[in-house]
Amino acid sequence: MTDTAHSVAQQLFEFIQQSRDGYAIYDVDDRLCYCNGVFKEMFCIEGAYQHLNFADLIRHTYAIGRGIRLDTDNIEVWLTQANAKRRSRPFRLFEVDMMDGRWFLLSEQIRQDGALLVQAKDITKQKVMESELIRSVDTLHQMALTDALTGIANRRSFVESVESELSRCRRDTSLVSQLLLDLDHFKNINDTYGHQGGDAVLKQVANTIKKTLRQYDIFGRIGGEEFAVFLGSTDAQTAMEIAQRLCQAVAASTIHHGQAQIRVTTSIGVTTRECDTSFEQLYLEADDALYQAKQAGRNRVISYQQGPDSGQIGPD
Ligand SMILES: Nc1nc2c(ncn2[C@@H]2O[C@H](COP(=O)(O)OP(=O)(O)OP(=O)(O)O)[C@@H](O)[C@H]2O)c(=O)[nH]1
Repeated sequence: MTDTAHSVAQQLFEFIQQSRDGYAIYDVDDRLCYCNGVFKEMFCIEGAYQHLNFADLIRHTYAIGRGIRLDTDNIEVWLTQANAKRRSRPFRLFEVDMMDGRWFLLSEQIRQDGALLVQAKDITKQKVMESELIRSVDTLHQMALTDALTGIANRRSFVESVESELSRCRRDTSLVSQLLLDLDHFKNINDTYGHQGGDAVLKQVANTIKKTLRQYDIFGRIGGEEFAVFLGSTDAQTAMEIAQRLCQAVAASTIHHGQAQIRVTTSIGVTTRECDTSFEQLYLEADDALYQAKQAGRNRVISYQQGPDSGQIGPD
């Protein structure tokens, strides 16, 4: 070795000894020839380590329960799987996490004579940022699908859920129903109790409807004071019964807002079709029936009928 090479080797050695990353060299028989302090920590090595092999290190770390996380009930099975990957390629990169919460990116590089260099880079900060980013994306996604006032599905989410349910059941012959609910004279409520009073009513009505529905019914706020319910595998008679129950539940509830006790009613349009329909079709028909319900005096349920004879159920 030239003097320069010797000096560089010496400097590299000192850098590696003090590094925050882990370094280790294994011989061709997978025995540990060298490792620095961080690597020792990763595998809980105390004292002499020369000639310990990879499997010994893993069994020791597993027994102690510190150092790198080994999520297994059977360390021998884990070792068999790890050994199948180890030395399978000249260069390999993978992530490991530690029992103390740190993360390392490990690289394994094999020299022609079989010596293996392991480098472990501390990536804890990046992993923390990554999981915060995933959480933020999840939250944003949730916010994009939720109506901020009532906490139920917004229009976009409701339409997506209905469309996915329709494509799931397209080949069935089952019937589906959709209800469209619009609060009656809601403008008067805002005018009388203020916008906050109106908001309190919307929240409570959403709660009342939610409590009255089955868990798998799809429910959303699709406009200002307009709500929609999609009922999978539900025939016209059952849909009318459910709509009637909702109509009565809304009319029966009292909303307490400050000193005020507010009562509200809702009109409901109902339609029932075979599954090979579209959201647009269901919406148009339910909206038509809802218009009929408003025209007929409100606080009632009307089912969509093609032609002039609409099926109607009154409030009582
Ligand atoms: N407080 C509150 N009011 C809203 C919200 N979104 C829409 N509105 C109000 O809801 C009212 C709807 O009024 P209209 O469409 O005239 O209907 P209506 O008074 O309910 O009368 P009918 O539907 O014919 O029975 C409007 O005054 C809107 O400003 C909201 O998020 N909060």
